[in-house]
Amino acid sequence: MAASSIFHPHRITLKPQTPTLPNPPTKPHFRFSSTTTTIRALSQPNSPPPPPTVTSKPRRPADENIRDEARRHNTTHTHHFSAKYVPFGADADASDFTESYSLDEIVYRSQSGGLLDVRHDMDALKKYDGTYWRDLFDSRVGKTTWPYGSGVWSKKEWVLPEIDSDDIVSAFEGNSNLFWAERFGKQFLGMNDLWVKHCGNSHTGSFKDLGMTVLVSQVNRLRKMNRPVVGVGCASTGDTSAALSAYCAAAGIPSIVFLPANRISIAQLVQPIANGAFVLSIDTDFDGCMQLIREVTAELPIYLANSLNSLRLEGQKTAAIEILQQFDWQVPDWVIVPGGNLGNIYAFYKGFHMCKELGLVDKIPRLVCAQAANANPLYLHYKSGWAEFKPIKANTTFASAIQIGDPVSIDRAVYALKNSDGIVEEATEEELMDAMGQADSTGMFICPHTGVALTALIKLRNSGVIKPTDKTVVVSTAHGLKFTQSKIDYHSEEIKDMACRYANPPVHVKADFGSVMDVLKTYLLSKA
Ligand SMILES: Cc1ncc(COP(=O)(O)O)c(C=O)c1O
Ligand SMILES: N[C@@H](CCOP(=O)(O)O)C(=O)O
Repeated sequence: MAASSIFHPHRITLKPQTPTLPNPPTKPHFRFSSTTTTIRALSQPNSPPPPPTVTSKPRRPADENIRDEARRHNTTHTHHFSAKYVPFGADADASDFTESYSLDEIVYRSQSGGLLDVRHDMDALKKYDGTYWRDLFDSRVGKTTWPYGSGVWSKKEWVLPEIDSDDIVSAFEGNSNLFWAERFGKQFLGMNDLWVKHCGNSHTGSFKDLGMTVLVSQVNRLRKMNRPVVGVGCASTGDTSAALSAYCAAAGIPSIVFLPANRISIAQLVQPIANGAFVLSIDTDFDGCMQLIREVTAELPIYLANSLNSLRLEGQKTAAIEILQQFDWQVPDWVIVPGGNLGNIYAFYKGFHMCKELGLVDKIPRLVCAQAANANPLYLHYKSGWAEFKPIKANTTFASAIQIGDPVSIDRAVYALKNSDGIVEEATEEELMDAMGQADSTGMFICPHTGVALTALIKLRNSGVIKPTDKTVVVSTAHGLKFTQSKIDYHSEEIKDMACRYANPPVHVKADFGSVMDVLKTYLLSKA
């Protein structure tokens, strides 16, 4: 198929309405280096860690860039943190796993065909107490020191501890804003402590950047080690492919993306095209693309970039750590995450759980996974009391990035929900679009997936499960600008069987002073 023909004709109509009114340590001994923020051992054992010293950094030589600067300082690294792949669900207390793999191996599945998990050497990390880690992470926020200026790599010791900073491919992703949804909370839910974590305010416009920086960095390392990786590939509903192609392009690594034809937004489609990926538009849905990429990556030297690959989740889990950090290490009562392939809900669990295990906080939030009713295999599984899981054929949904019927991380999601006293909710098309309309009317510009998460919040609030004063975080997973067609359809009031209660179409007015004044006066009277 010619590249141009895969741009299916998108209907962009926003008809003006007739002029009516618009509606309403005995821990280790260490010290932070003010210039490098690396950890140095001090000679005195058993002394508590001092706080980081905050001094201004000397300007680096003019012919040195930030990566060179990091390389120069790298010699001071003395820590011994490590991580490896183990079968997902392997006993965390077992010090010697019978099956484990180096992260430098190319492996996505355990011997039994199950999922893998990245297991950190927790004993090594536990040699430093919670205060140490909190101070270390806090000392790195918002800086340009390579690679710690990234919200992911500011937690490098917990992510990929052994990678050389030189191999990291980063766009300084993460550090996304935690928005106090004051008006939405007050007006629609009577809540005063409602927050939206805008993970879509990111390099490629979705939370996928958090995982992709980790995966592509590891690929960069593998290629330098002459491992057989010619390119990196994924199946995608649009966001994974955008992130993969951007990070690969930044590193000069070929990327290959399998997209379900005519099922992703035009803004998402153009991202890998612009970033030079090899784009296959395939006549199937996401689950069909996922099946194909799994078969292809088993045959060809293409590294798999979907979240089946547990490396991705190491980056994504930093969003959870970041939320705690943004709350000055206070733990929210609830965190609500939209779910599709279901890697992210586990990533959040893992981030929160690590913070608890390493003493940064003393509990974890309750997690809610929100699905579109048109693509709800996890919801059905939950409602059946976690009886046997049955994949489904996912139907079309405005939340197109989560139109997934056979999620690869189902076991991870179930684990996360069971261990966080979690809940699964669902949203109909009308509910998710209305929630998006409501949120946008209070100054946000969210994607339909965030509308799914907000619907879950509305339902749990209305049923009294979530209390008005509960500190609640809704995870916004992509930028609304990637999904403008859904908003155009909604505000045009042209969606079949949908009332579009919060539609706000433009008013068409004749180009004369009197007509404009008439319309404005009526409008102002309605607001007075
Ligand atoms: C915008 C958006 N939100 C939510 C999700 C769901 O994340 P996960 O697949 O990790 O459940 C995805 C991808 O699946 C996505 O692209
Ligand atoms: N929404 C995803 C679907 C694939 O999820 P992944 O996390 O397994 O890559 C996308 O944007 O492609």
